[in-house]
Amino acid sequence: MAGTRALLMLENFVDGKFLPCDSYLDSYDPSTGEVYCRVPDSGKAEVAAAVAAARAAFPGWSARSPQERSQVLLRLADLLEQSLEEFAVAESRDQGKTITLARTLDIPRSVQNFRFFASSILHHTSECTQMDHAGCLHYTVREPVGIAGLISPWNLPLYLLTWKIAPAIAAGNTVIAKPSELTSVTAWMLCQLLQKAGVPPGVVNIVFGTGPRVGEALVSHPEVPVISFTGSQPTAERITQLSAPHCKKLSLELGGKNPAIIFEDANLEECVPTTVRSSFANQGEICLCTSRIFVQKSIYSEFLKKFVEATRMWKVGSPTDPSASMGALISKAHLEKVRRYVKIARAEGARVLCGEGVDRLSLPPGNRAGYFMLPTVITDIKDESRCMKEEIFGPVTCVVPFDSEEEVVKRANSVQYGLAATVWSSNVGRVHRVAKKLQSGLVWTNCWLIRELNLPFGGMKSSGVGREGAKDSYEFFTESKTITIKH
Ligand SMILES: NC(=O)c1ccc[n+]([C@@H]2O[C@H](COP(=O)([O-])OP(=O)(O)OC[C@H]3O[C@@H](n4cnc5c(N)ncnc54)[C@H](O)[C@@H]3O)[C@@H](O)[C@H]2O)c1
Ligand SMILES: N/C(=C\C=C\C=O)C(=O)O
Repeated sequence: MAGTRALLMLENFVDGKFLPCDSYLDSYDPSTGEVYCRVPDSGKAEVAAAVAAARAAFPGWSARSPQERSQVLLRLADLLEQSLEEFAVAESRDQGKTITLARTLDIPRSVQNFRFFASSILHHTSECTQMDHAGCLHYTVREPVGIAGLISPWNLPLYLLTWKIAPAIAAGNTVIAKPSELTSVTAWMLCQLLQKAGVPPGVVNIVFGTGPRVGEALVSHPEVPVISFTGSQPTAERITQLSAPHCKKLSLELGGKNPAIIFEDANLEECVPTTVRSSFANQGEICLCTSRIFVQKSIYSEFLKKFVEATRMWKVGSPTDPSASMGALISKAHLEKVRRYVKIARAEGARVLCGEGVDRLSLPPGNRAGYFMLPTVITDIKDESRCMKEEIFGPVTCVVPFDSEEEVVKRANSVQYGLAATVWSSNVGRVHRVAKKLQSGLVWTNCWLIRELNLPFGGMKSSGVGREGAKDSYEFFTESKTITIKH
């Protein structure tokens, strides 16, 4: 129940205007378990209105020069940066993450997304070849695709939404974005900045609501030729089915079951704290989080001891507590799902070394109905176990020993996913060799989550289709045309 405090009421943003909706969904504060906000439960009608607005805005926006569009993106970045604290507080409340993380990662990166694509759009070149024997010159031009549908998840709400909006509009498209119904607030706050930044009405439209209703209406709409999706593999399958009759262009950024491979010559001083962070940052709710840690046998006991000690130092607490490293998980249902995985591991004979069911969670009274869980380390677990195969997307990581380089590469590659891996060794030859053999779109060696936005981001196998980044996002959000001039 809502209690006595007024609820935050969100509205769709279409054609530069905030519009109420016929029905609304409750949105929970994960750190208290209370409803604090109501989100439009949009459907086909709202998508149709957004398509009409995006269609009308397209000719004007796509005709602007990249320099003009770049200026608008830069103003948006500045406005967002000026409101950084307000956005960080809102993101933390809506998602459950700590304010510290929202303040240092989510919102700064959202600002950077606009600045980065404002700059990169100015530097693309096209191809040209000559065919002297035929008296011909050939060259390519790139044009925006049209209306882009952008669907994003709840774990890094504004970070991942702006990672799509910025390249799409920089390239001259108009967009209809659908954030996760669980975390809609910062997207709605962003709408308030669009007009101030000079984004013309209809260029960015945001429709809120659930996947099956508004998400499917967007994906199925014949006038939306391009869909950029970040989320889970089952949803990607559904989106692929719905897009197929229209031959839509699809970008799919999906889940992971990311290995960390720790060799005996790793610098444990750096490896242990970074692997704790790569396992549990954002409550383990990052598609790039480590969830299978392979440690070479000779250092296995030493690593395990240090890793468990360092994990126990991670404080779970109110997202507003500056000393907390982890906040609340996104929802009650998700918390239950993550806990179930720990139960399954136990039933399969694995050992839980710390966290769920072993240590006591201590929370302030106001947070006791929130969706909290301790960071949990599991060992003595088989590679075939569900916790070693399936994406848990929570604060649970498994540690297992290995003998040889060849063996660990094979085991690391033995899952359906291929998103991100980390490799820890001071042998540079080994680092290159192993990185090359891993079936993974991203390999971080002796570090984690250092992002270079110019370069391709994305996964192999069930972790996705396509890549995002300066060149990749530009190519995705534009169509190429080859022109031949006979002279
Ligand atoms: N590879 C990446 O960059 C990346 C980044 C973040 C999250 N993820 C993945 O996302 C998943 C967690 O996010 P989630 O639970 O929000 O995923 P999800 O697939 O349930 O939802 C993602 C988005 O899709 C929408 N959606 C759901 N069903 C839909 C449908 N039938 N048609 C259209 N849209 C629909 C949701 O409303 C939401 O906006 C994890 O698997 C995680 O690994 C991947
Ligand atoms: N897309 C990116 C990160 C995705 C994280 C998933 O949870 C990025 O850093 O660009």
